[in-house]
Amino acid sequence: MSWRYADNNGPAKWVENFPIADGPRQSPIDIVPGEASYDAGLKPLSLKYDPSTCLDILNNGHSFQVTFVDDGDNSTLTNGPISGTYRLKQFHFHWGGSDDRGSEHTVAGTKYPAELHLVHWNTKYPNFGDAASKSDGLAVVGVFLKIGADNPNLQKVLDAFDSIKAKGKQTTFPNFDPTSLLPGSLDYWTYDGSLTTPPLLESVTWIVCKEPISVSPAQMAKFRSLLFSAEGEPECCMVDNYRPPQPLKGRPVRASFK
Ligand SMILES: N/C(=N\S(N)(=O)=O)N1CCCC1
Ligand SMILES: [Zn+2]
Repeated sequence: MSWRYADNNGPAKWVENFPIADGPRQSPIDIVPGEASYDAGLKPLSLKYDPSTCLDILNNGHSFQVTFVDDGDNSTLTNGPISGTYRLKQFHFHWGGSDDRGSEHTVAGTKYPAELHLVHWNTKYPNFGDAASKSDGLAVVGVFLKIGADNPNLQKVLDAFDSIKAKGKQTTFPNFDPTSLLPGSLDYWTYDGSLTTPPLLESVTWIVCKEPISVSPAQMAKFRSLLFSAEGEPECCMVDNYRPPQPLKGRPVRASFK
């Protein structure tokens, strides 16, 4: 099924092929800090990434992703709101056609120009695909990007874009440390949600960092130079690849900070 982000195949249409789109724990959501409840029982996040597990960078036609070797516990997420060990599988971003939009989660209605997702799977299951179908199978760390100073760590990722401009293009991307993309504070909000793209599976413990990282306007322009389209197809800029906030349906949102 060729879902996209355009009017004829975008988020409002996904329910036709993925009825879970109207489910009880869909993502993203609008996070309202005043309505989140501080939970003193929430542990700090433990993110331990090994740059040598970084493999390649791919334009998958919806976003670009940096994929990791996940056959061992080299790059893991532990503690925070989760129990057990979750392995890093990939990270990717969502962004807008202009700086006033692009993030999937919003904070009291505020949209950021982009949002980073670090996707992890629960090692109590044999692999990512299996975990993705379980209610406690995945944990995604979300980090907002805010317009400001040039981000030299992010630039290392953007420098690979010339090799993956079109859908389906992939290139090696060795020795990148995703820790370099995390904000100084790992204070977070957490809630039970879903994948934000089809198949929209309700298997994600969301962990959204309160503090954004910076991105410059020129770097945002670089994101927008990627294409949704494959080589030989009419060029379609990869922009606005975000799902808007979904109904909370009574779910609690907890804060790890006061
Ligand atoms: N939608 C997704 N991640 S996200 N946007 O919910 O973090 N994915 C689809 C397959 C692998 C990850
Ligand atoms: Zn995502």
